[in-house]
Amino acid sequence: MPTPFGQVNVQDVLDIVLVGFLVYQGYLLVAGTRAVNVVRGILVFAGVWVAAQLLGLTTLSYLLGRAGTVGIFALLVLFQPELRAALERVGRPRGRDISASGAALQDLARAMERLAERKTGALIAIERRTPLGEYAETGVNLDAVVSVPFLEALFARNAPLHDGGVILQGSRVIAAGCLFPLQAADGTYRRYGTRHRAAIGLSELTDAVVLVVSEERGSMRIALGGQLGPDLNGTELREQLRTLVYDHPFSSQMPARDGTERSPRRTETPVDLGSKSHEERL
Ligand SMILES: Nc1ncnc2c1ncn2[C@@H]1O[C@H](COP(=O)(O)OP(=O)(O)OP(=O)(O)O)[C@@H](O)[C@H]1O
Repeated sequence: MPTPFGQVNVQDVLDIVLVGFLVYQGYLLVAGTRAVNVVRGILVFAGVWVAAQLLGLTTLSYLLGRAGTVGIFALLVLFQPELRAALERVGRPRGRDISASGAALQDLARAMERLAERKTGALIAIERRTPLGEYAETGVNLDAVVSVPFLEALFARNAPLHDGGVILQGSRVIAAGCLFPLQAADGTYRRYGTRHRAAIGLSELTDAVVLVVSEERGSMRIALGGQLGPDLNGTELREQLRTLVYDHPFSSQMPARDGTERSPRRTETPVDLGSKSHEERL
């Protein structure tokens, strides 16, 4: 077919569609992880480099070109965990179910309430797009259906696996006693203990929804996208779980009162909750 760019044939169209698809898949792989900011940085860097070349700024484009080569190796080292997770996701068997059933979410919320009532500390990460395999490996592998008694038993004070975090995949508990990455104790979250900082840390590096029950206060909170949400009551917890795990499994933002998503903000301003629009789903 003749166009202003010359002849365009079926291969050209297929080529463009495939490149578009790969770029989109690449975006999905990094979305919700800290790598997304790095990708933005790389795009700015590449933009300046192209501009320097077009404007004939020889020294600047030479320096940026050299820095880019070194930078690629630095990125491979720095983002080794993310690259591993991305490749794991590409190679993951298609049929795997990461969506939690309404019953599992209901049990999870009830278990959280019971743990909070008894002031039993708990840390639970729900896997979404980013595989949590590397964190599961730091604990004990399990394969059990999510249930109230099982989660209560895992976190009971003298239970062998009560220390560390539990990882959920869909409606199953896949690991317990796991070590999550700690958020640096600076700025906003300085005053929090390690359980809460482990929740924030994991949510910063992955798109997991991380639930925390405080042993000290008996409160329930959710960490998502590197932010710690406010104390939640049972209804609010169910609403958040429903929105984040059931309705919008890829969202990286805390839901707002009307069920829409907030723009990401690194604060711990309480998130308004209370939408009942999906109540019947659980
Ligand atoms: N990196 C980590 N990964 C997973 N779990 C962790 C990690 N660090 C600490 N924990 C869990 O947190 C517990 C210690 O919680 P700590 O009292 O320091 O935190 P906190 O945020 O003040 O929580 P709480 O309000 O429940 O006291 C440990 O016993 C362990 O179970």
